[in-house]
Amino acid sequence: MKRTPHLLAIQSHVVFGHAGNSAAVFPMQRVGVNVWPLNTVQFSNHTQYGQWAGEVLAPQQIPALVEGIAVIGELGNCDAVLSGYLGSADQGRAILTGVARIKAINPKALYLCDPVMGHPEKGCIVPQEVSDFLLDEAVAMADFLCPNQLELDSFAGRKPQSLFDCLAMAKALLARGPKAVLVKHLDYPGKLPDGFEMLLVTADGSWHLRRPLLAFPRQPVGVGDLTSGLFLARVLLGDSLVAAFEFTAAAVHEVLLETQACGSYELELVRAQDRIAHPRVRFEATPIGL
Ligand SMILES: Nc1ncnc2c1ncn2[C@@H]1O[C@H](COP(=O)(O)OP(=O)(O)O)[C@@H](O)[C@H]1O
Ligand SMILES: Cc1ncc(COP(=O)(O)O)c(C=O)c1O
Ligand SMILES: [Mg+2]
Repeated sequence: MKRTPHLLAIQSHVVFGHAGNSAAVFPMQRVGVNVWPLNTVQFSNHTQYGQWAGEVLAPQQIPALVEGIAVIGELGNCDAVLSGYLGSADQGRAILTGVARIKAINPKALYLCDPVMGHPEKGCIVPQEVSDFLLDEAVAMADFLCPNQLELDSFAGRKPQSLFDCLAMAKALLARGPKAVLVKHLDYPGKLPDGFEMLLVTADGSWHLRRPLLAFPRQPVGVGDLTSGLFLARVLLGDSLVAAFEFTAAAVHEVLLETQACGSYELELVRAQDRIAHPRVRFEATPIGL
């Protein structure tokens, strides 16, 4: 029997609704991965409500919890680490130390960094020191980096002029450490208005994927966290990077269709669970070159 992969997921927890681990843990479990959730913050709800209760957890919790898992002899069973929404730069540094420790025991372990940065216009609130940490330190250790367009712009220090420019910006990131860059959401001059586009860039090639853009009265949050979580889960389950990319796009689209049909602001993950595991839609990633 094939072993079930284990994934340490370090990102936010919200009591109500879905963002961070609260968006990614259940879908990753539903597709067949054992998830070890480690929370960076515990908030009542995601920050795009404009107000929330709760707090950033102490950065010392990260090494303490990793040590606890090492003491019971399980750390070497960790196949991958995912990091997302961080409450402080010190948490980020603690994660990198944890990744190094896990890789020392299990050199095959992967690290996926979703570089969640602030987006004040949208109401995504992240401390500036976290963005600086992601730009300068995290990228060098990540095997996979999953920025959205705004985050890709921050890495490149500029906005793109075209789709091929986005590709060039993502490719440039490969030189800074990651083996693959998944741009979860593209925005560039000339983009067709009815599509939602993503890119996957690796040393072996690059792929572009388009799925329909759905209309929402208020854009749901947690879509990026769901995307990076499902992508890593499917890679751990044995998919090629391209197959994981295509699966992720389909499963996320299914969640958004369910969410739209319910007229819900929060992602309808529980209702969509069978569609996550077995998406009915399929989107093909097409090779793209410079
Ligand atoms: N198919 C779709 N139709 C409409 N909106 C979408 C679709 N897929 C994702 N979105 C929205 O696109 C936005 C992506 O957010 P962004 O901050 O760019 O990236 P991320 O959530 O990946 O970090 C979110 O507001 C999400 O709700
Ligand atoms: C607590 C929290 N976690 C995670 C996120 C990231 O969400 P997304 O997947 O939409 O990038 C947000 C965005 O506002 C948030 O408030
Ligand atoms: Mg995001």
